[in-house]
Amino acid sequence: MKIGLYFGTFNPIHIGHLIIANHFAEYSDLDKVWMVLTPHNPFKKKSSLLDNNHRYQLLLEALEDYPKIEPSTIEFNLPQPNYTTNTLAHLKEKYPQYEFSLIMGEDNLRTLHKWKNYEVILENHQIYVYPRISEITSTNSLKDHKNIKVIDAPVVEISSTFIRKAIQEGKNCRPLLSNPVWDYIDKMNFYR
Ligand SMILES: Nc1ncnc2c1ncn2[C@@H]1O[C@H](COP(=O)(O)OP(=O)(O)OP(=O)(O)O)[C@@H](O)[C@H]1O
Ligand SMILES: O=C(O)c1ccc[n+]([C@@H]2O[C@H](COP(=O)([O-])O)[C@@H](O)[C@H]2O)c1
Repeated sequence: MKIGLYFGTFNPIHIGHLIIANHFAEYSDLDKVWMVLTPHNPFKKKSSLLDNNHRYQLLLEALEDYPKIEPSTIEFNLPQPNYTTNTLAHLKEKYPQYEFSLIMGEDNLRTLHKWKNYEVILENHQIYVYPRISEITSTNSLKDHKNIKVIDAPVVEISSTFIRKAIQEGKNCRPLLSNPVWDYIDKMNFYR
């Protein structure tokens, strides 16, 4: 079985994430997409981060009607900050029968050379890269690596940062989140 790992902080999960995960679940050779919730990205500060369990609850709410996409808590019990190379080693040991690939936006590919053991990741896993809009136009040498597969996917440029700010300012951002996600955030008074 071929699993696509879509890693993220998901603070909160929004329709941009869902559109990508669903695109790969439906239009690629992946059998399943696992959305791996990262407690602590090594490149990000932990402030303004909602508790892991609440972010996970939002993933569960969002993915209820997507049988090919599963939320994963695999990083919850691994050392923090979460280096992807450690998570991949752990997954390989736990699920030797599965083939794991990564799904990432072009923006993340641009900083991949700064990730811990990025050469090992690239040698052992296919990376499916989808387009993002960016002001940075520099060419990306890793794009030519044999394990990088550039895939055309819909571009929806919204971010969790934008959503958190909108909620804090009392703006209506319902269209950017799936209904149960918005209802849970609203009920719990998150990000206000
Ligand atoms: N609108 C989007 N379309 C496609 N991919 C996205 C979008 N927003 C984020 N991603 C990607 O999804 C993964 C997880 O995203 P992440 O949780 O960092 O969301 P974010 O919206 O970028 O969050 P933040 O604004 O808090 O940094 C990352 O690989 C990120 O590049
Ligand atoms: O392993 C690394 O060195 C590394 C460096 C930066 C980011 N990552 C991972 O990239 C994923 C995307 O994170 P984010 O916060 O942009 O959603 C998340 O799982 C991080 O742990 C991993």
